[in-house]
This record gives sequence, structure tokens and C-alpha cells, in this order.
Amino acid sequence: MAEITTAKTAGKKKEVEVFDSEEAVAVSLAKYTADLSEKFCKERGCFTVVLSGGSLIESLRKLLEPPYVDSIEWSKWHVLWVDERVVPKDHVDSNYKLAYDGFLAQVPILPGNVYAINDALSAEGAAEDYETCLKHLVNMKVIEASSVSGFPKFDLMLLGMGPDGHVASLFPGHQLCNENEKWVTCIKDSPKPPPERITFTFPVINSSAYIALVICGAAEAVAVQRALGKDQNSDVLPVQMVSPEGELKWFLDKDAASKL
Ligand SMILES: O=C1O[C@H](COP(=O)(O)O)[C@@H](O)[C@H](O)[C@H]1O
Repeated sequence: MAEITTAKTAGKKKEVEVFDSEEAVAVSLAKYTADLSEKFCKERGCFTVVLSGGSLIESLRKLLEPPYVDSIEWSKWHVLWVDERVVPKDHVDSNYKLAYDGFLAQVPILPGNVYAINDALSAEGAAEDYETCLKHLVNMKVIEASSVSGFPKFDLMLLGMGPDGHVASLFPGHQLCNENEKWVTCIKDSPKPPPERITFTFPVINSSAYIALVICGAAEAVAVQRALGKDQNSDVLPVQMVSPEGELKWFLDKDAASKL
């Protein structure tokens, strides 16, 4: 039985739902994603979806099954990454490879609508190139521009979180958490390997229409407690900086929520 808490602060909706198991998270996440796909395909004629790496991809598995695999308008999806490791696309650390092998290869998304980073470039070059790609997609009106921030406004961002509270490749205490001009930036000293990565910045993340934060497992419980419990710590974790223009929904399994 899932527990749901909903709050509205300054017009922003935040919902936290705790599920009995990761399996129940995956079932609910598939319906949530499919419903948003239907809404945006109807309203805008396309659906911009931003993926994370890590455990998130496995939690998308129910989209590969009926009814969703047949009902979703996959040809209208445009898929991007909130962060990527600066490694070749066929490297075991590549977020693209993880998503391709575990999800994208099994659905009819148009290859031209999947925007991987250019793995022939340096970290700086890849970040600039990906920002240029985003600007092109905004000009083509594939990605909306936020009327509030001017940053790209993705329809749905699917975020995971590391045990240290990092999201995308924005790590606790790192100066990149405060970047407020660039759309995409690079990190060369990531505390989690591999060290070189590119990442969307918080202004882009927080311009999203919908964000799903998908967090499962006991290893994440302390960071979840700091973010959602009664925390006295004055250091703000990156996950606590996730605050979209639109709606934020936390999908937690009971292990991740065990310290709440
Ligand atoms: O390095 C990364 O880690 C986070 C969290 O991964 P998880 O396996 O703990 O869920 C992920 O969201 C990010 O995209 C990835 O590059």
C-alpha cells in the first residue's frame, strides 16, 4: 500500500509517494511516464524526456511491457541525458550505453530523436556541443523555452540520486551546483568515477515541467532523510536543490524511505 504526501508551496506542487517495493515503484513510474507522454504528445505533438544513468534505467522496465510498449507514441519521443560520462558510447560507464541496452533498443524511438553526447570531444567540448544541440532543439520548438527562466523547459526529467545526495553530475559541495548561466557544463573531478562528465545545470533542471525523482534502496535512506525529514544540517544536498517550475514527484521504495 503506497503512502502519498502532497504539498503546494509558492504554486509549486511536490508529491512524495512511498511504495512497498522497487517493483511497485517501477509499475507506478511506467503509468506516470505513459500518462505524461499522452498529455504532451496531444498538446505539443512531441514529448521531451531526459534520462539519468544509474538504477533509473532498470526502473523504466515496465514501459517495455504491455500495455505501454504498444500504446505509447514512441515516434514522438525526443530523448536526452541529464548527465553523461566522457567515455566512448560503447564503454561500460556510458549512460547512453546503459539506456540503449536496457531500454532504447527495445522501443521504436526514432534514432534521430536520441541525442547522445559527442564522444569524440573533450569534456569542455562535449558540454558546449550538447548546449548547442539544446539551443537548436529550442529554436526548432522541439524543446520549449521557459517563459519564467528563459532556460529550456523539458516535459519530463527522470532523475536518480546517489547515496551522497547527488543528482545528475552535481555533487555535494561542488561549485557546479551554483552555476546559473550555462545550460550544460562539465566536471573533471567527479568524486564518483569516472571523473570527467558533462551535466545539465540546476537552472535547466529546475525549468522542467515535470520531474520524477526515483530513489530505491537502503543506501539512499540517509540522504532521503536529510532531504525530506526533519534535518538540522545547514549543508544543502544537491537533491534538495531540485525544485522545478512544474511538478516534482518523489518515487521512493520503503527502504529508501526507512528513516523518514
Ligand atoms: O553517476 C551517476 O549517478 C546517479 C545516481 O545513480 P544510482 O545508480 O545511484 O541511481 C545517476 O542519476 C547519474 O545519472 C549518474 O551519472
